[in-house]
Amino acid sequence: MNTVSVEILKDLYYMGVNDRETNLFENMWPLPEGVAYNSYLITDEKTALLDTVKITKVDGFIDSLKDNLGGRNLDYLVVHHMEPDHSGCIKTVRDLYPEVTIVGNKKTKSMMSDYLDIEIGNFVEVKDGDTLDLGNRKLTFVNTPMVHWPESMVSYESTDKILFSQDIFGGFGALNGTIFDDEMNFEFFQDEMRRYYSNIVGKYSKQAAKALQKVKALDINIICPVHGIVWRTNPDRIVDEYIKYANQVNEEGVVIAYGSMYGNTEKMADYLARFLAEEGIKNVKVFDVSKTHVSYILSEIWKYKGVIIGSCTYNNSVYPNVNQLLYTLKMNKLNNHVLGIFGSYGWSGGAVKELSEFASEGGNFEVVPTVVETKGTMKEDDVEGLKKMAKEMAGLLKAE
Ligand SMILES: Cc1cc2nc3c(=O)[nH]c(=O)nc-3n(C[C@H](O)[C@H](O)[C@H](O)COP(=O)(O)O)c2cc1C
Repeated sequence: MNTVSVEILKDLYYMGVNDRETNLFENMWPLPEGVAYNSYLITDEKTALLDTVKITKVDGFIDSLKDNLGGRNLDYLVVHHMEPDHSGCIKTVRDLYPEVTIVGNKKTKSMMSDYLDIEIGNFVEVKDGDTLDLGNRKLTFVNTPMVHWPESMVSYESTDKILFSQDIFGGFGALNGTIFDDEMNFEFFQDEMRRYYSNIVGKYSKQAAKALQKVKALDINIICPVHGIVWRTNPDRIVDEYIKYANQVNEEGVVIAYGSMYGNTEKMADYLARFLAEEGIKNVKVFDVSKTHVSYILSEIWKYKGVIIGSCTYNNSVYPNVNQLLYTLKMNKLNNHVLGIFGSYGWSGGAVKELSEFASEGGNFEVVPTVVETKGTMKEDDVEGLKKMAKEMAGLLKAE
């Protein structure tokens, strides 16, 4: 069995699959805890399947779909999002139920031709605010463009007040028996949820904030996302958490991320961490960029207000793995943070110069005035400089 099927309410089924084989989501993001792809089925006067799953899980998924339909035909297939982890089985479903009417918006339709290369057949094109009547239940569609694809939309079922939210409110992590929010520890999922948001949706936070405003205005009893758990007891909790992420609302604490080959820069990071602790900063996390995947570092940066980046000089430049972090921060539009920089060099330097360029190119963050750049190993002056940096960082964090 690779499809877990659970009746959420009468005639509404959760049909999710756990993926523990894929090492890298989007072939980039490590999945040590796996990931779930969720699909939902409504068996009303009309039957409607809401999204599908990744093609690698098609067999169990189709078995479960047939079981839950109990011999009935499938009337509608609603496509909220065309990313292949949710649209992967559209072709198979269409082959099995050739009369099915696919429901999507204008962009969904053209993407379906582009990605699936199929004759689309019966298709209902919906606009923002349009409703699909299934009998007892009615779905109203709300466009959520660029959260995180152009065609992304959600639907709201008004009878039972259910939001089918596609990727919004999703998270990494397979569902280990727990499907609903009241069956699990929030903290257990929180880190993987924030890592999912910051890396997958982070760049589109402005659009996400807009979409969340629309969602917040709805009266919601249950949220059914396409990854992660179903929120039936405290949906506000995940809405508020996502609003925090979208606005980069963070807490007091500092992430120090450094790149070091022979330990000089690493030593500076450790001294800084100690000085920050002496300044009363209780949450200090230090990461070696060569060891920890950038997705985890970004996720921690999303959580804490302070970020300090250190790099040794490598071929006149910043260390390549630090460069990857800078690229990631630029792409995801680091916002509402306090930034510090430091580094080391052996002869003509280069790393701190590039870090300074990153800081001055700007973003909506404050920069700690003191910058420490050591030649080789740290000297007395450098230690004093790091102390000053820590004091300034703590002052800026506590001034909030
Ligand atoms: C492969 C390599 C390339 C380097 N390239 C430069 C360089 O282009 N410019 C420079 O000033 N120092 C360069 N250095 C010197 C290092 O930046 C310097 O030794 C620094 O203190 C190393 O920090 P770490 O101990 O944290 O790795 C290089 C060192 C190595 C090993």
